[in-house]
Amino acid sequence: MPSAARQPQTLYDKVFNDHIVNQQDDGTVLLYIDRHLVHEVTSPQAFEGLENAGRKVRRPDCTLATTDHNVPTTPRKNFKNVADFVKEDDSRLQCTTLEENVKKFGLTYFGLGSANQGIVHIIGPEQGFTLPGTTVVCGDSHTSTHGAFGSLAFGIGTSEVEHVLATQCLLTKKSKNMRIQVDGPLSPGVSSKDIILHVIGHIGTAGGTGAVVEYCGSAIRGLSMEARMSICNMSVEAGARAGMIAPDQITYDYLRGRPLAPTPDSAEWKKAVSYWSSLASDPEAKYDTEVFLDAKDITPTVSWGTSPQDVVPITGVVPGPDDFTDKAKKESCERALKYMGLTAGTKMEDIELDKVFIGSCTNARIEDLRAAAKVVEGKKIANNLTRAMVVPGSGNVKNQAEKEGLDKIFLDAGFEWREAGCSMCLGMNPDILSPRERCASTSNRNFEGRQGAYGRTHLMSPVMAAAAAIVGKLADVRKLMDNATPQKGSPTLEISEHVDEPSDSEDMERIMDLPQDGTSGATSHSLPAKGSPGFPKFETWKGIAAPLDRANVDTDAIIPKQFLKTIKRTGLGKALFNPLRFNEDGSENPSFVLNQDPYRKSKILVVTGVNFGCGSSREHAPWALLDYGIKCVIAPSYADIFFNNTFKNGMLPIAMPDESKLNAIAEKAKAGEEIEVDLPNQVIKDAQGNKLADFEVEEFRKHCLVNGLDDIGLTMQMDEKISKFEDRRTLDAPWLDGSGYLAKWRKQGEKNAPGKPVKVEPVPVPKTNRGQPLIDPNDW
Ligand SMILES: CC(C)[C@H](C(=O)O)[C@@H](O)C(=O)O
Ligand code: SF4
Repeated sequence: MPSAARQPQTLYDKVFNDHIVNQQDDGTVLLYIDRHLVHEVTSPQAFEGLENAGRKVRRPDCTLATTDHNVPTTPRKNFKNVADFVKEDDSRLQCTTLEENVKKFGLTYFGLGSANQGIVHIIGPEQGFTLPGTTVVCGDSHTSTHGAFGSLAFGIGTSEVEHVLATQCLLTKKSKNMRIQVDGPLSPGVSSKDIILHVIGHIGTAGGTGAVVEYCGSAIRGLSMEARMSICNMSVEAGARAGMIAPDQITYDYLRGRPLAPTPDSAEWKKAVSYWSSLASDPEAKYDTEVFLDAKDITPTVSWGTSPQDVVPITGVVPGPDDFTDKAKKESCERALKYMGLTAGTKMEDIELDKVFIGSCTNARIEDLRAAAKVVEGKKIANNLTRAMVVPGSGNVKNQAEKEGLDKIFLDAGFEWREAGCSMCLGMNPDILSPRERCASTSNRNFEGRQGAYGRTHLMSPVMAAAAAIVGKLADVRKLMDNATPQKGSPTLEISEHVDEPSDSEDMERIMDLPQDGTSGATSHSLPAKGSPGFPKFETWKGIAAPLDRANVDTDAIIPKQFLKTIKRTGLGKALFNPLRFNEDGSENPSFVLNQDPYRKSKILVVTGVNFGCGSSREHAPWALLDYGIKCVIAPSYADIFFNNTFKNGMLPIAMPDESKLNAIAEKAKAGEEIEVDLPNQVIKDAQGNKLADFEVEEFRKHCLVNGLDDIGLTMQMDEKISKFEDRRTLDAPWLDGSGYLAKWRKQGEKNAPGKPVKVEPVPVPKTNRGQPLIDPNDW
C-alpha cells in the first residue's frame, strides 16, 4: 500500500490516507478497518441490529472476539461452560449472548476454556492480530493500546461496532496531528507508566482532544513493545483519539512468530516489513501541536485525585485547592479530596492502603509481572492490606508467568494469583473495592466509583504497586530496589494454539442461512437501509434545559459499570448520572439538578465545564440520556468517542466554545426557562423565540440527523468501492486477509460481502501460520 501524498506526512497521515475508501466534500471519510476486536459488553446491541436488518459480518477473517469484562477471575480448573461458570445473571447473559453471536455470525472466538482468552487489548497484539500500518477498532476506549505498533487504533461505540461488522468501514474525519517527544534516558524505577501519567499530568485529560498523538524521542524508542503499549493505552485518558508509535526493529522482533503475523522471513514477511518501515513520519512532516519532555524530569508518579491528570511524584504531597488558580480546578480539587478522603499537604508516602491490584490492559503483560515480581521476591505484603491481587492479562501471560515461577513469588508474598480478565480495573465482575477502600492500582482510570462504588483508586506502575503492597502505603519503589531497570527488549511468550470457533456443520448452515443484506445494496439516499428503521428526524427540539456546571464529566459518572450489563439499548434513563443523582443509601441527592423541578423533565443538558463525556466508549451514556428524555447536549467541548456516539443515536451534541454565548444559554437554563434548538437553521433560541446563539455542525452529520438516516444503510451503498478497496488491499498487503486461525474464511473463498453469495463449507481444523495444528477448536 504505497502512500499517495507528495508532501511530507506524519505516521498518522500515512496510515489514514492508505485506508480511505471514499471522501465527501465536507471531509467525511469512509475509512477501511483492517482489524476489529469484539467483547461482550459493547457488542450485543450491535449484533442485534445486524440481525434485525438481515445483515451479516462482512469480514469474519478480520474480526476476533473474546470475553473479558464480566468474567470472574477465580480458578477455571473445573470450567465446563460460561453459563455455569459466570454466576451473576446479567454478566452471564452478556457472556452467553456473545457466544451465541459468534456462532451465529461465524466469528473466531477465544472463550474461557482457551489460554488465548484475555483482555481484548492484550490478546490482539499477543496473537499478531494487531499489525503495523493497520486500522484497528474495538467497542472499547483503550483500543488506543494497539497504536504502539504504528497502527491507527481507536475506540468506537456500539453503533459503530455494528457499522464495522456490516461494512468493515467507518465514517470519520481526519483528526489533528499532535507530537509528544520524550528524550533522554529513564531514571531507575521509572517505567513507561510513569511517562504516560506524567504526560497526562502535563497536558491534562483534554490535552489531546481532537488529535492523534504520535509519541517519539529517544526515551520512547528505547522502550519494549509492551512498555509502548502501556503508553498508547492511556492516550485516551489524555483525550486523544489515538496514540501511535512508528514501527521499528523492536516491533518486528515482537511480531516474529506470532500466530496471526506473516510467517517470519517469508516473501510476505519481507514485503510487510518493507511497508512497515515506510510508515515513520517524514522528517519535514508538520504537527498541529508539539510537546517536548525531558525523561530526567520524570519520577515514579502516582495519582492523588479522581482524574488521571491528578498526579504528583511519589515524593510529593497531596495538593490543595490553593495550588490551583482556575476556579473550576479549585472546585474539582476540593471535591476530589473529599471523595478520596485526603487532606492537602499529606505526604503521598504516608497514605495507607487497603488493597493492591496489579492487572488491566495497561499493565498485565508478562514484562509487567516480571518487573513487579522482582520487587516482591522474598518479601511479604504488609499486614494492613486486606487483599493484594495479580491478574494476568491473558491465559498465555498467566501460563508464561507460571513457567517462570512468578506465580510462586507472588503467592509466597501473600498475593492472590488469578485468571485473566479485566478484574478490578472496572469491577463489572466480582472483583471490586468496598466503599472507601483505598487501592494502589496499575489500571488506567481513577474516576469516582471506578473500582467499586465509593472506592478510592491511586494509579501507578507495576513496580510501584508492588512496592506499595510490601510497604502497605503508597511507596517509592526506588527505596526497595537498587536496580529497578526500565523496560527494554521484547519478551518471549508462548502462545496457546487453542481457538474456539463454530466448526460443526449446523453452525455453518446457520451462517449460510442468514439472508443477504439489503437485496443489492441499492437503497435510496433518502431512505435507511432495508430492515433498518433509522431515527426520528431531528429538526427542532424544545424544552427545559438542565444546567450542569462541571468539567471533565466522564462516562463512568454518566452511567456507571453496573448498568452496562444489559443487552438492550433502552431502559437506562433511571441510571443516568447515578453516582451524582443518588446517595449511597439509594435516596435522591437533592442538590443534583435532575432532582429539582423543573429539571426532572429536562430535554436538553447545558454543561458549562469542558470535555464532557470523557473516558470510556460506552454508548450506554447517550442511551441513558436519550432514555431520560435528553436529546441535545450543549457544552464547550466533548470527548471524541462520546461526541460520535450521540450522533449515532439521532441526538445532537452542540459544541459551544464561545463562553459568552454559552453563559447566555446557561442563564436561561438556570432560570428554568425552555430553550429551543433549531438544527436546520443552526440556532439556539429562548422560549420567546429570540436568538441566543448560532452553532456549528458538520454537514454530513446534520444531513443524517435532519433526515433521520441510518448511516450503515448509506455505507452499504458504497459496496462497489469497498470491494475495490479490498481487492487492492489483497494485492498490496495480502497478510491482512485472514491468516492463522482466521484463514478459513479466506480459504473458503468468501469475503462475506453484502450482495455476494457466500459459500461456507465446514473446514478441517486449521493450522496456524507456523504450521502447527490447533487444539480442539470448539469448547462450547
Ligand atoms: C466497557 C467499555 C465500554 C469500557 C471502555 O470503553 O473503556 C471499559 O473497557 C472501561 O475501561 O471503562
Ligand atoms: S480499561 Fe479496564 S475494563 Fe477497560 S478494557 Fe482495559 S482492563 Fe478492561
